[in-house]
Amino acid sequence: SHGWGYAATNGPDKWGENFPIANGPRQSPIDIVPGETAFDAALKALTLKYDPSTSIDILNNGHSVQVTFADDTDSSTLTGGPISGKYRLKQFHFHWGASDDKGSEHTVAGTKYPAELHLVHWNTKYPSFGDAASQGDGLAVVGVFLEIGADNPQLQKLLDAFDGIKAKSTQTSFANYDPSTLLPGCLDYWTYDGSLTTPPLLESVTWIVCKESISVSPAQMGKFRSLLFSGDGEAPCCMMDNYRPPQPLKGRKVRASFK
Ligand SMILES: NS(=O)(=O)c1ccc(C(=O)NCc2cccc(F)c2F)cc1
Ligand SMILES: [Zn+2]
Repeated sequence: SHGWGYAATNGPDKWGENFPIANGPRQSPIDIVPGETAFDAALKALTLKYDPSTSIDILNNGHSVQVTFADDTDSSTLTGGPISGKYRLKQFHFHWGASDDKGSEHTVAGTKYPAELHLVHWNTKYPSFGDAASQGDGLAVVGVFLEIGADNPQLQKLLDAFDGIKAKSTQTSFANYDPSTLLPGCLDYWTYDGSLTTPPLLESVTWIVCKESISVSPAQMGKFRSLLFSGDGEAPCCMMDNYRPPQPLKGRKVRASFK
């Protein structure tokens, strides 16, 4: 049977058939309405400490492009923010659109951005990512919006590696990459309890969405769209519109770390 994807035959509207949690109480992404968020003075600043030597490889997994990190030590961690304890960076990846008017998963008062970066961390109170992914406080994902503007040199380092990973299930080594160079200058954020935005859609994610975006040029967006969903030897299918639309809030509160 065909696995999940983003086409009409296997996309977000079909995921509930194999993953009933798709209609659960804390699904992601969501539309963030700033006027309906609550400032919480108890929220701490984000502390992201990333060691570039933990970056391993860059992978086209058929759903997105992902940079994977060594997570056998506390070298690259997230602390502070809305979470307690220490979470280790496992990977980061992106979601983007077929055109610059869509592509992000979270939206802000209905506004879609052309792309969204997800930095995925797991709670070290659990023995592994896989274990953490099934716990309500197991994962923390930092989301950063990409907005059309100037060329982003830090992003370009990633894009330059795309030629070797055009097809599904291809990867190349990608060492000494510091993901903190992709973070916005201001780390004000919104936070809420949610889920993975792709199957298995597990409701184990504390979402931390940055208010400030980073820039991406139209040409750089074109580079993302040159990747393929399809594997070598298959009919080429450009990787784009790999985003899940916003899901019902179902009574959840979204808190802001800023006034
Ligand atoms: N877009 S996102 O940031 O919400 C997101 C982050 C990670 C994953 C993931 O790791 N999937 C594979 C997976 C899922 C569960 C357990 C696993 F071990 C595992 F590898 C999926 C979506
Ligand atoms: Zn994601």
